[in-house]
Amino acid sequence: MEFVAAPARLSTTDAQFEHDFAQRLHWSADTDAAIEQRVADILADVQKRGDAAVLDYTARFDGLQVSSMAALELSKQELKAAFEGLPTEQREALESAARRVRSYHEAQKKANGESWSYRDEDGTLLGQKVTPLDRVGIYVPGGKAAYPSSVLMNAIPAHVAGVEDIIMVVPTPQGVKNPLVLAAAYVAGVHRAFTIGGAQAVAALAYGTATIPKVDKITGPGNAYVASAKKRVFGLVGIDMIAGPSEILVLADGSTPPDWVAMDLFSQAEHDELAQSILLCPDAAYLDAVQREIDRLLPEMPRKAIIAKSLSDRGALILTRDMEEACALSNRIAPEHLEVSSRDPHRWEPLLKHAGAIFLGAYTSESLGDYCAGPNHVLPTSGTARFSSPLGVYDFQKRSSLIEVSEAGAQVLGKTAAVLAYGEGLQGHARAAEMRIKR
Ligand SMILES: NC(=O)c1ccc[n+]([C@@H]2O[C@H](COP(=O)([O-])OP(=O)(O)OC[C@H]3O[C@@H](n4cnc5c(N)ncnc54)[C@H](O)[C@@H]3O)[C@@H](O)[C@H]2O)c1
Ligand SMILES: N[C@H](CO)Cc1c[nH]c[nH+]1
Ligand SMILES: [Zn+2]
Repeated sequence: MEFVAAPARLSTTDAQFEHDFAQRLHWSADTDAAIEQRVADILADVQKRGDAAVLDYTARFDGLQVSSMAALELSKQELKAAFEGLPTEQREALESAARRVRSYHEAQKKANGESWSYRDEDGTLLGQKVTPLDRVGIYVPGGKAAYPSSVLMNAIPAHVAGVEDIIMVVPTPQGVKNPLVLAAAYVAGVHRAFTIGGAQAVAALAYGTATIPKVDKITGPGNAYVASAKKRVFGLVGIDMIAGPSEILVLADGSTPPDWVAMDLFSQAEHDELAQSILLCPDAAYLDAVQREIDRLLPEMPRKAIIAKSLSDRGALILTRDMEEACALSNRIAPEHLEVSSRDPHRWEPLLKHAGAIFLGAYTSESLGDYCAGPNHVLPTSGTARFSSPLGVYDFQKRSSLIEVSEAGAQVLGKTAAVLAYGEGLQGHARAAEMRIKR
């Protein structure tokens, strides 16, 4: 079967541009009513029936039929055996990626993940105490591809933060376990792991079942069902962000070989039919050249069906007036991944405000960030990079304010507080402050 990848060709000078651009961007899990209804039903059912519901949905959606939840737990020995059974090259790559991801997150913790305090001149102490979460659930996607890298990206920052109980869930369609995923769980020090996925796995972690421990927060990427379920359980548990179908935006000045850029667009399109790949460039001939490379390279891609659908339904090659306009458009899109494929990336970087991760220069393919550069690959999608950040150590920590008022401090603060408390009509507050003031 022949596949055609035909991303929309748009130009910012067309009268129709705003309309066509909005149509391309429009998609969000919560606007898809069918998915929403199904997810709501699954969550309610798991809340009511617990393990029995999880077993039913695992049979239905993942084709994995087992008689008890115990059969869905991966033992520590199984994880270790998977690691030991890997070919040397894979074992070393996994360990090398884990090392880089760990170093990056340790630096992140040092920079903004430690407790701090200071004292006023009167001895009053003020500060912030940072503590790790007790128990987290990490979602590792597994429907259309296996993601050992996502195991590292979730579990390592959780470890660096000091979380004591890391529960991993990962669907294994038809019961096929990916050895690299199991090995990554071993390398990253996951505490318990279950082969369940989708909305039912999110529900089990959020509500708890007889077998699956209830967690404090659920992190990790997933498809539209997972993203919708996480949004719905937020409040009962914490969530990191909405990390849905993958996205890449390439901002090109035309200096990068067009086949490199075509493959970068494929790299995210191959995740999911709902993934989005966009190229912005002020040079129409370059856009033509990239389209020619897309046509040339597509037939050799094993996942050409997914790539063709993703690029045709959601992809776009957009001609801009200049690079400045391309940067402004990129900020409106707020993509998960933004490649600045330019001879002079540092000229454009200051103009870029909204993106999950920014990749500078032609040699920084987004795929290096997916696996081993060091920064986290769990990133906000669907424009949520306007207000969300990459998954990080901070997602596995919380902060408590620390206040210790000295006797001298209480004399001054007591007066201020009492005046404001009387103003609010709250006598108890005012008098509690005044009682500590010496007469
Ligand atoms: N943003 C990020 O950081 C990031 C990282 C890695 C992957 N991703 C994205 O994660 C997603 C992974 O998706 P996936 O599908 O491969 O794996 P997944 O684990 O997210 O989803 C598989 C599960 O979806 C559920 N499901 C599938 N069809 C269903 C249906 N019709 N009804 C109810 N439930 C259904 C099943 O329970 C199945 O176990 C992709 O979109 C990929 O782009 C994002
Ligand atoms: N690009 C994905 C995040 O959107 C992460 C990933 C894992 N493996 C390959 N890619
Ligand atoms: Zn990827």
